Amino acid sequence: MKAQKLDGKATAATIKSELAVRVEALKAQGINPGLGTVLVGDDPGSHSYVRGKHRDCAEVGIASIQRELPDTATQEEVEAVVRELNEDPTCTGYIVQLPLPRGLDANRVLELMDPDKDADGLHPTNLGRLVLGQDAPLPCTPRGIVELLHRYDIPLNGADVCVIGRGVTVGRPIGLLLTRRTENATVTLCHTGTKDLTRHALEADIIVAAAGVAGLVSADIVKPGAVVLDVGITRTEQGLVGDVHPEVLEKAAWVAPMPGGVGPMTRAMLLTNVVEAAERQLASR
Ligand SMILES: Nc1nc2c(c(=O)[nH]1)N[C@@H](CN(C=O)c1ccc(C(=O)N[C@@H](CCC(=O)O)C(=O)O)cc1)CN2
Repeated sequence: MKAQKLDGKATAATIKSELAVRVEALKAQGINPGLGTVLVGDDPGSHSYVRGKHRDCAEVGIASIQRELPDTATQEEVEAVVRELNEDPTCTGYIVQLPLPRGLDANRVLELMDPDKDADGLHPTNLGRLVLGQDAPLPCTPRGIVELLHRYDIPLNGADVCVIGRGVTVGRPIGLLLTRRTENATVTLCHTGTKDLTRHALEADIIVAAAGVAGLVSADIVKPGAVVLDVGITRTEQGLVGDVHPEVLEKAAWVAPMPGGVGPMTRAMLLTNVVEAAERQLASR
């Protein structure tokens, strides 16, 4: 079997053209959506992701607000930028690029954000709203995964999903999205303390690999015909490597590859969160 591709790049392009129409409509009614980014330090991956986010904004007509601080920035300096963006009327929503350099407290920074401007859905209030089933901006990668599965008509109702990785941007929130009544999947969250990853993965209809361990998901832990989404990225001297071993393409029915699968969807969902925040602004006028 040669797996079919869950093409996040193509799907994100479609979503961006849909968003461009909504941005035009907002502008016609006097609302100019703007995305802010707070980037601290010089991690090359983070710089590249933030550049990508602003390229996307330009494509759909969203204004860009960029704040950069050196890796010597103090907690107070980062928090001052967050306070400034909370007050900036041109900033509809913003993100703090993670991870922050060592020594900075990301949770304190996230907590200081105005939850209504949280374009990443990572503010504790918004994660709490997600737990309670209330309306809130959703974390971008989990939202991107669910959107990609829906757009390819991958059945979720009753599906067994094995999530590998318990990080706050993917592993933990994806379970909350997939177990909503609208998705209705059963989710097992595996992590470094899991005794028998093979057993859980082999039982799964869908595997979300978000551990950040290159090649962790080998073909022998994938059920024939499963759907596998590669979310992990490891930077090596040979280039970027995902969590899913290429041999999985021979076993799975569908694969969201890295690159070109979940990553572009993450970016498209960030834009979606900003557009939705602007639409809420319009509705509350
Ligand atoms: N504040 C946040 N920080 C981080 C998030 C996040 O959602 N919010 N997620 C990741 C990084 N990330 C976005 O910020 C991100 C990662 C990867 C991609 C992507 O498009 N990847 C490409 C491959 C990489 C490349 O070409 O350089 C792909 O999969 O095709 C987009 C966004 C951690 N931090």
